[in-house]
Amino acid sequence: MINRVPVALLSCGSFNPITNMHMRMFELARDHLHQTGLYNVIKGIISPVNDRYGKEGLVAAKHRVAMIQRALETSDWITLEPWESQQEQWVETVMVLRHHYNALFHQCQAMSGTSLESTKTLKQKYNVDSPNAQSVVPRLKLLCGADVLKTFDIPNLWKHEHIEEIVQKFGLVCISRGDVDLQKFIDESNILFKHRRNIHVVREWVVNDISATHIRRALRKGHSVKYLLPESVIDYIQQHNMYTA
Ligand SMILES: Nc1ncnc2c1ncn2[C@@H]1O[C@H](COP(=O)(O)OP(=O)(O)OP(=O)(O)O)[C@@H](O)[C@H]1O
Ligand SMILES: O=C(O)c1ccc[n+]([C@@H]2O[C@H](COP(=O)([O-])O)[C@@H](O)[C@H]2O)c1
Repeated sequence: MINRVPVALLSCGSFNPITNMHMRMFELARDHLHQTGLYNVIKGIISPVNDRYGKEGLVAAKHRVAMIQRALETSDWITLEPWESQQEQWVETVMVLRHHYNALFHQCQAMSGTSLESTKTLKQKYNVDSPNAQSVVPRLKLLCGADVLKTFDIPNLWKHEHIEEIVQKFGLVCISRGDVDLQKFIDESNILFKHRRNIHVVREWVVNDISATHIRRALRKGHSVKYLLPESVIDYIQQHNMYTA
């Protein structure tokens, strides 16, 4: 029997506000990875961006965090990690991945009660008989939509070595969005093509154009956003009179 590799998925973004699509992304990714027969997705992590990211119209992290908390009340495997939003400055995505990978590593260590070196014991405890010690600690993969992958191309936005670290060390799960031809984009990028085996392209199989931009626009116009966001998030937005003007 092949032991599946445990995987945690990390999604970074504004979540301004969190939409049903943000949660659906995790479901699509988990389905896809399970169907490969190689992975077992054990955890989803949502990391809202720091206020200092400075994107126009970004509401304060305390509100975005509160909305995510409410949205995740119905999930038993996706969690909120506010660490990124609590830092003094905006944090590059690679730093967020490193931080959460270290946290996962130490959680595993604490659960098994072993030192970092004792991977043998870890393997026994987790019932993983792969010779690869890495398979004991969950892999952490970045989960994003096609629009984020496309930004890898924007000059001076992402550092080349960060893109390399993301696709080489961590791995990427990318959900189709709009008319972006993900496969073509990967084929035409030297770095993405080189690490293509570490990039999972997941196709959203219904036409799904939910975006936080559309939600904010609808709210500004006083249109209903029911069923596009969890009820609890809509209540929060109304209580705090957000996204109006
Ligand atoms: N409809 C969608 N299809 C695929 N990925 C999505 C979709 N909506 C959001 N995402 C992904 O969710 C993550 C967080 O995105 P973000 O918070 O920026 O949402 P957004 O809807 O793109 O926001 P905005 O419209 O404000 O730019 C990103 O990786 C983004 O690509
Ligand atoms: O790490 C980087 O260099 C980097 C460069 C540009 C964007 N990001 C991240 O990508 C995400 C983009 O979110 P958004 O809402 O602008 O689509 C957000 O989490 C940013 O921190 C990260």
